[in-house]
Order: sequence, then C-alpha cells, then structure tokens
Amino acid sequence: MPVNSVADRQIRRESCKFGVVCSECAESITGRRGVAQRSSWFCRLGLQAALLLASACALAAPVLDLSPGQSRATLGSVTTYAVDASGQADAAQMFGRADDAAFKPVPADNATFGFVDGAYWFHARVANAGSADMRWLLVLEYALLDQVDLYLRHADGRIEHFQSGDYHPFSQRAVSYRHPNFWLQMPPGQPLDLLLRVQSQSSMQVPLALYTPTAFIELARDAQLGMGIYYGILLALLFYNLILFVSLRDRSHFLYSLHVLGFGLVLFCLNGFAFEYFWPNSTWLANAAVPMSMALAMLAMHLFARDFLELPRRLPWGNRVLLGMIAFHALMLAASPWLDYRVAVLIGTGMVFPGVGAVIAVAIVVARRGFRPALLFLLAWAMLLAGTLVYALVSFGMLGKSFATEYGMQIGSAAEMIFLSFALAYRWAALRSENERIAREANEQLEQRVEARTSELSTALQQLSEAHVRLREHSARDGLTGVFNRRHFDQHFAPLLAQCRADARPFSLLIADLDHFKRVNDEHGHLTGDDCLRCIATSLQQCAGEHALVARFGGEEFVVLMPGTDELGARRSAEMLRQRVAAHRFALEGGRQLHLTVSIGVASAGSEAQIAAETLLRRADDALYEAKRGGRNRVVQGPVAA
Ligand SMILES: Nc1nc2c(ncn2[C@@H]2O[C@H](COP(=O)(O)OP(=O)(O)OP(=O)(O)O)[C@@H](O)[C@H]2O)c(=O)[nH]1
Repeated sequence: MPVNSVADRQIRRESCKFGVVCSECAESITGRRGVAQRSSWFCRLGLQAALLLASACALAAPVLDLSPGQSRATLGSVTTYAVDASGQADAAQMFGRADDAAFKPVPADNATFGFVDGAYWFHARVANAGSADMRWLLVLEYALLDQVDLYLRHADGRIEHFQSGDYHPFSQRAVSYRHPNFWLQMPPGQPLDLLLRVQSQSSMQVPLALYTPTAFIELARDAQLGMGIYYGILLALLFYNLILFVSLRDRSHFLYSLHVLGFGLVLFCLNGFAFEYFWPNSTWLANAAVPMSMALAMLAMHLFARDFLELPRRLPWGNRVLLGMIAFHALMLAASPWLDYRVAVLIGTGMVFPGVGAVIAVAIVVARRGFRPALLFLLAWAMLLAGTLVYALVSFGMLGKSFATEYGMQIGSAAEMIFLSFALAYRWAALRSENERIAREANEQLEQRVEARTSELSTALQQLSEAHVRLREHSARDGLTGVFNRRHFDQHFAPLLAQCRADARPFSLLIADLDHFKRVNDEHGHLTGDDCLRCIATSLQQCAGEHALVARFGGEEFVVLMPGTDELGARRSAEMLRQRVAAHRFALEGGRQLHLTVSIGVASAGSEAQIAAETLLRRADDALYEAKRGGRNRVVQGPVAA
C-alpha cells in the first residue's frame, strides 16, 4: 500500500482498499512470517502473529509519518491505549485488540493516568516517509516507570521485544539516559507498530517522544546543562551553609542544608538521576528512595521553618503544629522502606499541601507580629509556589512551553533556596545587631549602675572621712569645755616645741589654775563650777590668740601652748586673761554674782633654746605654784630658757 507523506507529524489513516484482508497483503505478511522473533516467548505465537499482522492492514490505524528533515516528534496524537487490569494479557492478544481498534486514543493526547493498577498497553504506528533507513530513539519521558516492555512489529511481521524501566538495571538501557528509551530501526516506506506494556507502582505517565540521534544529543546536552546549573546552585548553597554552620555554630544553617539536601534528593529521584548515578543496580532503591526522600524533605522543611521562625518563643501553637508534622514525617521516613510504595508516595504527596500551608500560615502570623526575617522567608516560598504554578499551567496547556516555563519548578525552587539563604543571612545579621544592642544597653546600664555606686561610695567615703575627722576632733576635745584635752596636748606639745626650735622661733607655755575652785563647787554646786570652767576656757582661747593651743590639763587647770610667742607676749596674754577673769562676774540664781580669780604660771624658751618639753612644763608648773603661794590671782614668769 502506498504511503503518502504530506508533512511532518501528519497523521493519516492507513486502510486496505479491499476493506477487510486483501490477498496481496496477506501474502506479503504470511510470506515473511516468523523472520525475526527475538523472544523465545514469541516463538509460541507462530502463525497467530502473522494473522494479527494481516488484520492490521485491514483495519484503519493512525500513522505518524517521519520525514527525513524531521528531528523530533511526540506520539501523543497517534497513541491509543488499553487497560489490562489483571496484567495477564500477552503481546499477541494486545496486538490483536489494537488491530481490532479496541484501543482508545489517549485522553487529550497525553498518556497520564495517575496511580493505577494492572498493566497499561499503548499502541502507536509510525512510518519512515523517507527513502533511506532511519534510526530514531523512542523516549518515555517519565523516569519512575517500573516495567516497560516494547514490542516492535515490523512490516514483514518480525516482532522484537525490549525491556526497560527501573525494575531492570540501568545498564540495560539503549542509551544511558535518565528516562527509559529504545532504538527504532526503520526501513523506508514501511510502517512500524509500537506496542508498549507499562506496569508501575508510580504514577502512570507515558509521554512518548521520538528523537533522531542528533536531536537527542542536543536535547540531552541542553537538559543536562539546565539540570547541572540547577543542582549546582543547590550544591553550592548546601556546602556554603554547611560551612556557615561549622563556623557560626548556628543550627538554622544546618537545618537549611538538610532542607536543601532533602528537596534536591526528591527532584534527583523524580528526574531519574538518583537511579542513574546513585544506585543504578538497585531496583529496590529506585522506588523506595522516592517516599524516603519526600519524608526527609518535609521533615527538614518543618525543622528549618520551626527554627528559623523561632516558633517555640514567638508562636507556641504554631510550634506544636510543626512538631506534630515533624513527628509524622520522621515516622514516615523510618517506615517508608517497609510500606507499600504507592501508599507511601500517596501519603507523602498528600502531606505536602497541609505541610506547606501550615508553614506559610505560621510565617504570615510571625511576620505580622513584626519578625522581619519572616517576610523574606515568605518571599522565598512565594518563589517556589510561583514556579510550581507555572509548571502546573504548562502541564494544563495554559502556558506555552519555553525554558522559563518548562523549568519553572526548578527555577522557582532554586530562587526559593537562594532567598532562604538570604533570609538566613538577614536573620543572622538581625540577631547580631539585636545582640549588640542588648550588650550595648547592658553595658550602658552597667556603667550607670557603676557610676551610681561609685558616687554613693564616694559620698559614703566622704561621710566616713568627715565622721572620722569629727571623731578624731571629738576624741581630741575636752567634753565639758570644748578646748583640747590632755591627750591632744601630750601629742602636740613636744612636736610644736621642736618645730619652733627648727624654725628658730620662740615658744611659751602657760598653766592657768582657778583659785579656790573647791569652794565654788562646795558653795554653788558642780553645775555652776562647770559653767565657770566653760567660761574660763572661752576666755583663754580669746586671750591666747588664734595660733595658740588651749587644752584642759586636768580638773580646774588649763595649759596654753603659744608657738612663736616670746616671754613678753606670753606674760601679756596671761595678764590679760587674769584681769578678764578677775573682772568677770558670773551671774547666779537669785540675782547673786560670783567672783573668780586665776593664777597663771608662764614658761618661755628663746628662739635658740635647747630645752626639753618636760622641763618647760615643769618650769611653768613651778611658776604657777609660786603664783599660788604668792597669794593667787597673779601671773608668775618662770626662768626663760635662752
Ligand atoms: N565643777 C567641777 N569641779 C571640778 C572639776 N574638776 C575638778 N573640780 C574640782 O576642783 C577642785 C580643786 O580643788 P583643789 O585642788 O583643792 O584646789 P582649789 O580649791 O582650787 O584651791 P587652790 O588651787 O589651791 O586655789 C575640787 O573641788 C574638784 O572637785 C570639774 O570638771 N567640774
């Protein structure tokens, strides 16, 4: 039958002009029966396969013509499918059903069915519209498919069988590529029937695409570059924040690194890289790693959000919500290897929405309460959500495919990670300046307190010193008269005399004793006697001058030290005192008056005199004794030491 190639990817219906089975086709088919049967399983098909092939000519089937100038094509528009719920059907049966037009077109040219049981069979017919042999690569652009069986029925009835999917070691793939793929060798002008059996615990997504070797190299190069940039950003952020964690000892950087690692691992699994690079021979891990990495990513995301937003301190109820999520995902991480793959993936996927919702909700509340780093945190999440939205819009055909839209999720998540890293740095800077402010305020308060304490202390010290001075003064004074006491006199007499000698100045000493004072006490009482003593002390100070030292020597006896005063000056002062006392009338009760006299002995030393203090004192005492003996109320000058 002639093949009319109109344009690239033009679909036409190939039908036999005789309507059912033409003898020409039947001959051509049966004549080549059993030429190349790769699988021993197929040896049993025998004649049945040839008969099925014959009927293919009779029935109408969409064909995708591949012209020489074409480099890539998608098969969605010519793909039909049938569900084999038991998974027991064989290729012969399904070729038969396809030829009987019992297969249905895939919905919206998109072979996506979600999580389903049993096996799905897909049929497509392609034809080489050129004049030379063509070699195309069939790629199933979804990485997580478990078992993929491809049956190729050539125009000559030959049937080949190939296998792929992550139930088979990665090395079995036609091309070492993250998506299952098969080589198609197509002679010119002949149709080729593709029958695919797919069974998978993952989502049933079978987008079929064809690439010439050159186109595939270009695709792989561009995709690898894009992915390399993306994972490069993630790796750089991961190590950068790990280094920050080690140097700063800030737990948030570690949790952020865990978040990046978990998220990156999920995408690495979903993109098929984990199977390709990490565990190419472990068909178990190829599946189990998906729910495990999802649980790890969610766990790390909640741990990081809880720590970054300081929920225990800022939002206790939000903290409890996230702790619940953390416990749940930790449990899922531990249980995933033993759970049914589909159950684990469905739970993990289902928890993404409440998990992300909870994180965004608490971040909004914390931001509204004035925690500024939460705004950057929210912005980062907005990036991821925007990327996811773009990805969804592309999936639903509402946005055209471009690099930016097709890799929206990757761009959004990379932007999220970068913004989160900024947010961490911002938070760190905010924390540091907050700490500095607290430290500065604490220092200021401390300084103020120290200043206040210092001032209190210096006031206390001053008061203490004043008290000490007062105490010393007090201890030097006579309690009754207020003049210096005997101890003070004893301490200062010799030093004052020595100082005068050193300065070559004269020195005089008076001893004054009230006459018949006993009588005063006896007649007028001790209180009157005390008043008299106080009065005499005051007069002594007035008469002796400001440089003199007046002290009570004992009883009714007073001494006056007069540094710098010679015998004339001393005698004048003594006389003045004597006269003042003699002239004074002490007023008594009842209008009576008391008359007192005083006897004074004077001793002096010249400016050059070498006389001991005791000698001078004795001379003054002798002079006083003489004054008493001479009749009292008089001044007697003792011998002057020259
Ligand atoms: N009121 C009062 N009397 C004192 C104080 N100290 C000593 N006297 C008295 O002074 C008197 C001294 O007496 P006497 O030593 O006998 O000397 P006098 O009576 O003054 O006689 P002459 O010195 O010889 O003139 C005693 O009666 C003491 O009690 C005092 O602080 N207050």
